[in-house]
Amino acid sequence: MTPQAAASNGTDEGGESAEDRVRIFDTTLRDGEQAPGFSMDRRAKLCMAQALEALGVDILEAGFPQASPDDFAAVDDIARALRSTTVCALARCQSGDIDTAARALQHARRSRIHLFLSTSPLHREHKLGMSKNQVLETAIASIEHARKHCDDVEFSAEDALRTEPEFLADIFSAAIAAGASTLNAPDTVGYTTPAEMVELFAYLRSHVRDAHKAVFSAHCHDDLGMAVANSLAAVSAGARQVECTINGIGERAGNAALEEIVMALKVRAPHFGLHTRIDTRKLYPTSRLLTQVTGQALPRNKAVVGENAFAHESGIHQHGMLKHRGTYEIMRPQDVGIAETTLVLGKHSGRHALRQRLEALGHRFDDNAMDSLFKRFKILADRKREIRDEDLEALALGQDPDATGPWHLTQLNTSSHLGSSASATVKLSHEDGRQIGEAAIGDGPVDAVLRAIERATGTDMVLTRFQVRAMSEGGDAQGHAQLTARHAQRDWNGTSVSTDIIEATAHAALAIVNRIERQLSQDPPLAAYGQGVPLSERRAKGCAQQETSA
Ligand SMILES: CC(=O)SCCNC(=O)CCNC(=O)[C@H](O)C(C)(C)COP(=O)(O)OP(=O)(O)OC[C@H]1O[C@@H](n2cnc3c(N)ncnc32)[C@H](O)[C@@H]1OP(=O)(O)O
Ligand SMILES: CC(C)C(=O)C(=O)O
Repeated sequence: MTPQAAASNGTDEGGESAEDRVRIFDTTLRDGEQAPGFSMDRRAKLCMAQALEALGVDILEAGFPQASPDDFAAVDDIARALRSTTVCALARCQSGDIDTAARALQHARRSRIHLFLSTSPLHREHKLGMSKNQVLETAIASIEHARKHCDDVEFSAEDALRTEPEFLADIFSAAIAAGASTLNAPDTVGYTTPAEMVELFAYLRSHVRDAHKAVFSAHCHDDLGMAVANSLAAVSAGARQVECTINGIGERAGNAALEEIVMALKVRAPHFGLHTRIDTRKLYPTSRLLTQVTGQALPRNKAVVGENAFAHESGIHQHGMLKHRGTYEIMRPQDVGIAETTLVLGKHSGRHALRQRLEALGHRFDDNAMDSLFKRFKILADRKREIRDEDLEALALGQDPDATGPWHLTQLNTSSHLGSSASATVKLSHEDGRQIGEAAIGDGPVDAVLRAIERATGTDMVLTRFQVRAMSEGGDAQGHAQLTARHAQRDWNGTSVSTDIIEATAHAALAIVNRIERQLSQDPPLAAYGQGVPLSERRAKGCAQQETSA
């Protein structure tokens, strides 16, 4: 059954009401590919075409065969490969284009020739140099010619939204009489508003002769960011085909995004009362495939399929999501083929989300420990754009109570110069109120920091093991420093984590000093070993020490 017949008897091929079904005409491989940076080779096009068929598009515009031998071959490949989707080829209103399109489509199980001709005064006068009458006659002759090759012919009035509505109605009436079964009104330059779209489609449906014999279609560009809104406006005024592309790729600012139209119709089904045949769970994989074959990444905030479409970072939203996902999500990620919502931990996150993720990783903290961990989490999150699970593991690890106090690092500066020794300055505060600053030089910044800490705390240590490893990926990964030092004939361990490995090392060294000092306060016999270098002696050694009282 041709779409024309289907449209006229009110049913479609699946037995559903044709009145309620919006046909999805995908033009990713034609209008989408026309955009700079989105060229695809034959293999990529075939792969995309198969994915689009699996997605459930009704009509797939495979290319413009007259454009180049490769475009012809790509349409031919796709025509041979697809099983149920109508394969469409674009052609100008010229017999050469039409014959080439027909040849490229000859092996298709279902095919459509898509003819276009500009109808607006601007295009008629300046681009084509044709009168209204010449445009009308050229369109009729071309549709009749195309019908000799193919039952299914679509006619597009290029720049329809800047065309006189009366002329548009005349040319569409003539197109139906000549055998076109789909009439497309493209907003070629993305100039229209939704209200104008509604007005035009309502006008066409009541002024085009035998309008019921054709399916009306919208093809919207996104120059003013209204392509999807305009497409939806068109369907609300009776259009039953929308032309769109995956990820909204296309000329200039792009075409209407298929995934956005389809999900708007699904999520707002009670509002529109319409449906499509798209398997929405394949939207995300298809979108990803397109980014892979074109090498063009999506913005994170792209609607429906962007990385942030189902990701929440802010604490208030995460808290709401943990209570009820409907608070901040209007569709389920699984419905578009995304595995799960992600609660991304970052500087805007709160305790609820942090606790939930830590628990999922097997770490439980009481409220006090959680408060302290949360403070460290915020400090880390200010430095890192995103906190990954590895970072959380590292944070949880750094939560070792042995590592806290009585000494705290309040300031750390290091400098190193190629070919000469490095220097470090530390400022430490002690829980007894002392604030001590020290500087030292060493063989590299790590050595200089350790010496400065030794001097400031008066604790001599012999480093026996020093290991730093990255806890996560990327330039802002956290470094996990593990130190073992010999003091008073015992080995003492300290670990710490920071995005700055020198800082991680300083904290790990201080954790050792703290353990030693706490141990000494409980274990008098060891105290004899723990006096370190007396202050006077340290001054005599020429250390740059500043001591201030609290
Ligand atoms: C709105 C759209 O997206 S329309 C589709 C746009 N896509 C493309 O243009 C991509 C593929 N195009 C091409 O590869 C080339 O433009 C070709 C092979 C089709 C034509 O190349 P050329 O013959 O060198 O013509 P060129 O592109 O320079 O100019 C377009 C010609 O088509 C004519 N033309 C434009 N639209 C139509 C139409 N719908 N029907 C008939 N003729 C048309 C123009 O008047 C011009 O004719 P002229 O050569 O007699 O002056
Ligand atoms: C060929 C037509 C449908 C087109 O791409 C446009 O007008 O934007």
